[in-house]
Order: sequence, then structure tokens, then C-alpha cells
Amino acid sequence: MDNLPARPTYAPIITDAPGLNWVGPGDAWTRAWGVTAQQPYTSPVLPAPVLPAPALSAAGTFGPAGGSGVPPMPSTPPPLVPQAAVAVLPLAGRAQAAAAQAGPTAADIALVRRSLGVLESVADRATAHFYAVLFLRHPELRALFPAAMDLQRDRLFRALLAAGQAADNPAALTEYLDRLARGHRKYGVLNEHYGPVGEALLTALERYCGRYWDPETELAWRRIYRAVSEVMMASAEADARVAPASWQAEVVAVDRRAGEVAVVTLRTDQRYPYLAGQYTTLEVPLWPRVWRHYSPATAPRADGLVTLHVKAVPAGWVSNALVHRTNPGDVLRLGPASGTMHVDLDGDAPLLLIGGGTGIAPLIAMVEAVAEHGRARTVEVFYGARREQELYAREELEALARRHPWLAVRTAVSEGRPEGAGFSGSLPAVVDRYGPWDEYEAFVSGPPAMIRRTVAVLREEGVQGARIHHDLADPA
Ligand SMILES: NC(=O)C1=CN([C@@H]2O[C@H](COP(=O)(O)OP(=O)(O)OC[C@H]3O[C@@H](n4cnc5c(N)ncnc54)[C@H](O)[C@@H]3O)[C@@H](O)[C@H]2O)C=CC1
Repeated sequence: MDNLPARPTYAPIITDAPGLNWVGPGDAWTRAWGVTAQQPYTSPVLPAPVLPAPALSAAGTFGPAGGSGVPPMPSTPPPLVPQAAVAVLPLAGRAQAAAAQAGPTAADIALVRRSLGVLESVADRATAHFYAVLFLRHPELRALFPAAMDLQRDRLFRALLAAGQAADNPAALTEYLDRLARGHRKYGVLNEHYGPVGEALLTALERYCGRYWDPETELAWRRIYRAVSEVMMASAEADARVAPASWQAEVVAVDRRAGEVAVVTLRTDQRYPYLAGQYTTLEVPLWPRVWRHYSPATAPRADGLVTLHVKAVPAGWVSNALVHRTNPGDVLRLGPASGTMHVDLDGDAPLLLIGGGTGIAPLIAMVEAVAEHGRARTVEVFYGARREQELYAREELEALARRHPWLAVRTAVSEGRPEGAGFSGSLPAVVDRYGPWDEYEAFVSGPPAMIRRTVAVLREEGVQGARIHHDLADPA
């Protein structure tokens, strides 16, 4: 314990925002989150860096998507020792335990992949069984998860698949788990949660792998789960030394625009680190533990403000809360930024930025980043919407183009008649008309179908895959 780092202190950088300097019961945060004065107060600004230990879930994994139901942190952080994750899956015999402590082998990976293949067709039922077992045995863990578990179930299985697929590429797996662990800190996951999660997982696997479940497969899963847990605990611990688990963000403006879109500006309690083009995860007080992705539409700013573009989608819990029920003074929470869509500001390759609907947000942030810090380079923006009146960011883009001669902005509408110099047609088709783009670094953002179609068009035009960037996990 002596060699644990000193607990970091986070000083709020914003001192003039009434909602942001939480100090205890009765402040804006506790009011927003409905925490009563009687409840033990856990500082949202300075969560104890207690080696939080995610269990595979949310942004694509095991484990809870927890938020306000963060359990009280133990007063003494559990030590992070290599054996910690082994203890999460107690084994019957000593020999078995020793076998499980060995690192995963190539044969283990093959067995785990085989069982994932078996599970694919029953993923829904297996995941539901996993959660049922978990909550039955450990009802206290239910509070870490959102009320509606549908998306959560899908995420668990996708995370298992991703981990299984990357299992024989240690660098890729570690990178994936590191990201996962950082993203899971906001859920309030602790080291001690790994045990119950691992047990429930094995129970569900055993039930749904049928005749493909045998002692070798079980041992393979134990070894892999142990390795995964260790990496995640270590990553979470390392992250806790340098960053909070989440950021409080006070809403300073909500600018409602056409097409059910709102431009929401936030002031975070302390510097929110991100690169232009990346996305954040966001939770609203109305729907605790439900997190959604949104891309900042501004490059990181000196005043610390972060602007998001949000479209209220039918039955979208978070998006409707943001567009219709959020006002200045409300306090939201942000998770750490993620995503590989960002520009190399030292480069000078021309950029092709293709944004559909609110997918234009991260591309505006990139244009700002290039304008502020980049080198001279050509930047071509294609901005599409279904109808002319839904081009809610058009004026902003045109103002940027007037200011920067290296920037060209073209708009396209796929339904109805375009105004002025705008194009008619789907965004991928319009982009196709303007090629060739093979010298360009392309960034594509928007609805998944539009991204897929645009990536296909760019590939047909000869743009190398490595030069096409987007956030879609599976563009195929
Ligand atoms: N980093 C990213 O990739 C980001 C993605 N988004 C996503 O962007 C989407 C925006 O949604 P809306 O504003 O409702 O967009 P929308 O549905 O109104 O469509 C926007 C544009 O995409 C085109 N499009 C839509 N479906 C298409 C298809 N199947 N083939 C070709 N083109 C198609 C439309 O013609 C239009 O030009 C959301 O799903 C949001 O999650 C938002 C921000 C960042």
C-alpha cells in the first residue's frame, strides 16, 4: 500500500460558474442528482482514486453502466496486486487455481473463440442469463446499471467478441481494454465487482455453450478473464492517478434549431481533455446510468466551453432530454473522450470532411483545430441533410469558409430542392461526383448507413483504407 501514489487533487479551473464548484450537500450537483442531505456525500469532483475495476459492459463490454448510484468508496483502497483478479474467480482445487493463474495460451484463445462462435446465435439469451444470475446473486450490483438493459446486453456481447477477436494480439487487446477501463470508471466499478461478474459469466457460458463447454474451455475462460481483469484494473488505477472518473458539466446555453436539433454548450468543472474530432459520453440527470455518445463541435477552447450538437431522435431517452428538457444551469456528466477521428495537425495532406446531419459536429471541430493550430492545407467539407431547412450548421460553416480561403464548403440535400449553390442528391453520390480524392485524408461522420456508403464510394475511387477515418466499429 505504501507504494500507491498520492491521491491526486483536482482544482476546478472554472471559478465563476455557480453550478460547478460542488462542495457538499445542497449544492447544484446534489440537487440535480436528487441526493438528499442524509445520504453519504461522495464528491463528484474528486472521486477517490480507488483502483476502480470495471467489469465487462457499457461503451461496448462487461459491466455496469453506472452513474449516480456509485456506491460509497471503501475508505482504504484495495491493493492492486497481480493475484487480485485471480481471487475474483475462486477455484475448487489448488491445482486448478494454479492452472488458472497461468497466462492464456493459444489453445485457450482458440477455445474461447469457439465458444463465442457458438454463443453468437443465442447471444441475447446468454447475456440476459448472465445479468439475471448476476443480479440474483448480487442484487446490490443492479444499482450500477441503467433501468433499461436492452442496449447494455448488446454491449456486453460485443465487448466479449471484441476481446475474443483481439486475444492473440496482446498490444491491440491491451489498448482496447485500457480504453474500456478508462471508460468504465464513470460507472463506479470496483475491483471487488470482478468476482461476481466472472462467476455469472461462467454460469451463462456453461449453460449456453452446451456440448462445447468442457473443463478445458472453462479453464481457458478463467485464464482469459483473469488476464482481462488484471489489465483493466491496472489501467483504471493508472488513469485514476491523472484524471477524474467523470466530469461535471454545467449547461450554459441551449440553442434550439430546426429539425429537432439543439446546440448545447457546456462548462466543465475542470479542463476536459479531448482532441477535435473525438466523441464524449454523456449522462443526463433525468436518466441516470444511461450514457450516450456525442461529438464536441468545437476544438478545445481556452475558456473551457464544450459545444455539442444533439438531434432528438424518436424514443431517444438522452437526446430528447437534451433537446427538450435541458436548460442553462442543469448539470450533466461527461465520461472521458474517445475515438480515432482526429487530424494530424503537423501534416499537410488535403482533408476531405464529409458530415451528414449532426455528424457535421466533429468535422467543424476539426476545421477549427486546423485553423488554430494546423499547417496550410486544403480542406473540403461536404455537409448533407435530408431537407434544406435541416442544414442547421450551414451559416456557421459558411462563416468559417469566408474567414479561411483554404476551406471550401458544399451542401447537399437528399430530399426536396436545394437552395442557392447547394446540391441535390445523397451525400455519397455528391462526393463521388467531385473526385478524385485519392490524395486526400478523408473523415466521414453521420448516420451509419451514410458512413458505410461513403466509405464504399471512396474505396471505389481509390482512396486507401488507412486514409479513411470514421467512428463506425464495423463499416462492412
Ligand atoms: N462521429 C460520428 O460518426 C458522428 C455520428 N453522428 C450520427 O450522425 C447521425 C445524424 O443523424 P441525422 O442528423 O438524423 O441525419 P439524417 O438521417 O438526417 O441524414 C443526414 C445525411 O445523411 C444522408 N443519409 C442518411 N441515410 C443515408 C443512406 N442510407 N445512404 C446515404 N446517405 C444517407 C442523408 O441523405 C443526409 O444527407 C446520428 O446517427 C448520429 O449518431 C453524429 C455525430 C458524430
